[in-house]
Amino acid sequence: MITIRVPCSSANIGPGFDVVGLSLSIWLELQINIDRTITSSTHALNCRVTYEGEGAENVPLHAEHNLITRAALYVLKCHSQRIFPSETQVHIINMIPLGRGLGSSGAAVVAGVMLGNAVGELGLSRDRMMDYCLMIERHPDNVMAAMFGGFVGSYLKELDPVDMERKEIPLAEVLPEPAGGEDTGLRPPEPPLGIGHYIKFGWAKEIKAIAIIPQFEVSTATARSVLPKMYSREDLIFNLQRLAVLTTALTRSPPDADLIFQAMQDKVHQPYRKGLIPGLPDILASVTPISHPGLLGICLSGAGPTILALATHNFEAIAEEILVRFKHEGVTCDWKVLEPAYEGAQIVVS
Ligand SMILES: Nc1ncnc2c1ncn2[C@@H]1O[C@H](COP(=O)(O)OP(=O)(O)OP(=O)(O)O)[C@@H](O)[C@H]1O
Ligand SMILES: N[C@@H](CCO)C(=O)O
Repeated sequence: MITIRVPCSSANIGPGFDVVGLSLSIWLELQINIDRTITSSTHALNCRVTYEGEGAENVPLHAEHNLITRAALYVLKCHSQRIFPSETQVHIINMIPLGRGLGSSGAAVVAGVMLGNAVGELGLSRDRMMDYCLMIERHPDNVMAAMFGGFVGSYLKELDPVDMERKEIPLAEVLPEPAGGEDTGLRPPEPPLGIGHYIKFGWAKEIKAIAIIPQFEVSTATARSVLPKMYSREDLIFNLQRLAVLTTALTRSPPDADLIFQAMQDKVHQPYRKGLIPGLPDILASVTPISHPGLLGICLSGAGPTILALATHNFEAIAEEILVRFKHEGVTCDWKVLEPAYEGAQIVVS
């Protein structure tokens, strides 16, 4: 059996829009068996998918439609393998809530690319697998944190015009749906080499992440559609100044709450997303290190609606305050205290 485990992630951490991500301790797991005794599978593309956990009611189980198997098939097709080996059995155990700002799609893409690499016996390095991930999820923050683990900063390389053309291919050509589609025999566009680069920052071990997870979804596509195309110089400088301080402030023990709280302010995405998340400005402004000792900083997790509060202690009181404020808006939530998932995505063959 092959087991692949990929952590959830929180992107942005305030000012680092599309730049930083923190992998956290909620996991997507794939349990994979290849049953070679079944030489002609009755399942689409030779792949039988079963599923439990978050999203079980809605996530498609057909290999042509499921994001994980579509990502795997993209990798396989780029290596002239048009279907899974018969019969590939993939059991998905997903504990990451979907569409909540905890990187469920990033984890699914990383897991899918690792699945393709494993069943196709392709021997791709993690860096090369990341190129495939970035062809599918075009912002690096979640997939980099999910793959490499911990608190990660990343950028996309400026590619030469030929490679740029290869990267700017419509997503539908990279991941056609249904993935089996009409088989033209053509290979999908292969990723250029080294699309993204990353660095792992340190993390002060006493800092935990409280995730307050509303029981409604905001799709990343919707949350990106409300953002402006242009920003003022003042707003960009505001974020750059804070991000430069934040990446080191979060490594220092003991953490400086005043410094971190200010360094987690943002003018690039959170103000524009308030219409999608009831109570957001009130929550971000009124839960502070002064009102709640132990709190270091607070932000929207990824594209939302989850709120991420970084803290050293007093977790329950901090979460309770945010739960009450959401409740005033008619929103109910779950909450969890999470640890960084330093090791990132893992694969075990047993
Ligand atoms: N385990 C999974 N299996 C199949 N598809 C999944 C899985 N997890 C996520 N997805 C797909 O990804 C979509 C959610 O992606 P979306 O980018 O909108 O939110 P997110 O990744 O949870 O949040 P964010 O990107 O803000 O951190 C789901 O609706 C589903 O289509
Ligand atoms: N940086 C991305 C993360 C969500 O996937 C965003 O905020 O839109």
